[in-house]
Amino acid sequence: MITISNVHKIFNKGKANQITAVNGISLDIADEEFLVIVGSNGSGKTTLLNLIAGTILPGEGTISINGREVTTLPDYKRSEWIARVFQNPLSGTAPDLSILDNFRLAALRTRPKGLAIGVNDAFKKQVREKIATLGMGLEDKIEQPMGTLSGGQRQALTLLMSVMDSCKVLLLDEPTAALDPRSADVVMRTADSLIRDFKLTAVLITHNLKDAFTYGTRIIQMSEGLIINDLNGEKKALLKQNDLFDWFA
Ligand SMILES: Nc1ncnc2c1ncn2[C@@H]1O[C@H](COP(=O)(O)OP(=O)(O)OP(=O)(O)O)[C@@H](O)[C@H]1O
Repeated sequence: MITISNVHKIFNKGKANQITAVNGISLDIADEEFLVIVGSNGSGKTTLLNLIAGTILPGEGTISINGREVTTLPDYKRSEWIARVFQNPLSGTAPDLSILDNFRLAALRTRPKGLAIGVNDAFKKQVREKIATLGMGLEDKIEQPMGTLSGGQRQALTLLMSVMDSCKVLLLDEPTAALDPRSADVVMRTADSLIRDFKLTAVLITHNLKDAFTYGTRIIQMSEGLIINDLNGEKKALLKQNDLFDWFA
């Protein structure tokens, strides 16, 4: 469970260019909930995700994850629970390293310092099997540098790497924005099945209203740093794609 209580974030406080990006948001995100966030440019979506991740800290309010208050805990100390996939497929991986080495690095992410993970046959087999589940044929290319893959292939692998450790919360910040429609579709379907299989709590920011309609168990709309619509469960299921377009009218 993620509990956000009366959180504010003001940038450039006291200056002429002061901006209130998040204006007193309270939000409970239940375990295994898949929350979709929509909203126009500048409405505060990424700021809210950054606050959950700990990349930025709130000026007011509190944030708890699994009952532990993390309000002032920096992002690297939250990485035990939180994984994140960004818009740019280049940001989640090391391009010069092989797929296998990228998985090794990812596996080390949440291990105690000094604990090595050897690239032995068992690890290779485990990585191959995981990659095979993507159905992209990448399991035969694990010695290939990550940088030689397409954006869609890299995003799918980034997703897989992010859920292979103990992470329980997956934050997706427009993960398909840089992809062609076919690759975007593969990445979204991959994300959806990983979220279900690994029983993750997930937050997706998207400008794609078809994805917002198709995926997730709850949808919120943000405007000017506030939540102005919030539908979960049955109400989300009853939502029509045109209703979503109306939110932006
Ligand atoms: N580090 C920062 N310094 C100053 N202003 C910022 C900073 N980060 C965000 N902002 C401002 O806060 C507001 C909310 O930005 P945010 O990126 O959260 O919006 P968003 O809803 O994610 O937008 P988009 O859909 O365009 O990605 C914007 O006005 C933005 O310019």
